[in-house]
Amino acid sequence: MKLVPLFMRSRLFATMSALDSAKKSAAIKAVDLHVQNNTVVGVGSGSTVVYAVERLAERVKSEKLNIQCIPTSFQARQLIIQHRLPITDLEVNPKLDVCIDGADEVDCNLTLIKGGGGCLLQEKIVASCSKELIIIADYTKNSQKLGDQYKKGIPIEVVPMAYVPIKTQIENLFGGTVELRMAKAKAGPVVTDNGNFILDWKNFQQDYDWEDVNKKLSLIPGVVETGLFIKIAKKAYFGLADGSVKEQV
Ligand SMILES: O=C[C@H](O)[C@H](O)[C@H](O)COP(=O)(O)O
Repeated sequence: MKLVPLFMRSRLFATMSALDSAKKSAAIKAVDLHVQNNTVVGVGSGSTVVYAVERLAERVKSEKLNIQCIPTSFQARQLIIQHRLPITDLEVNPKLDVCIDGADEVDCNLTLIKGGGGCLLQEKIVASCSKELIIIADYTKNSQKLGDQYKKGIPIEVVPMAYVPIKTQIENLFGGTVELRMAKAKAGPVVTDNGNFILDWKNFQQDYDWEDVNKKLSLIPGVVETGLFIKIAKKAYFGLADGSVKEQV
């Protein structure tokens, strides 16, 4: 094992904990302001949402809140179950009051890149059924233009048999490079909760009309959903390094 010098370890730890506390303060603010008694809440996916679920559980216990939670992924479902929160689904509750979710990047128009953790499809479905989508994130996710901060590309969920023609079509239509996302602890590609593959579209131009791009991407046969969330989010809370929370509408 490679040894990390002590001074680097403490710097690494300091950076990680600053980000975590930024995620936590954004999550607490969103849950406190957007969840009341009898709220049906969509639970997003990723590392920031963990703090939102913790806060939901605290409030359910201390305020005896009656809420219903709809997960957006296997991870979200597990979090809800672990915290003993009431779980439901779109069959029983097709209309939600609010969905609280993270994002990989948020631009100045509240256009989002989502799907860094591969959960974009169910996230977009649940968000589309919610009166409001509230984004929680740390300060590194806040940017002017998509691609300023997030360099891993725009995730696109595709039917496995079509990944090569879809990759070629996107590169021909829009340029950039499209990569099949490979798994880290499994041989082969990442397989989503829905049994699909993820393509990451990297090195794209930044001055696109994202609504137009999203429509064109969605029309390619085999594209199941894109990680572009346009005109869906109502508000974003960014936890800052100084402990405060910035709001963007
Ligand atoms: O697929 C993952 C989701 O879209 C997440 O909401 C997104 O990746 C942000 O996750 P995190 O809160 O871990 O940065």
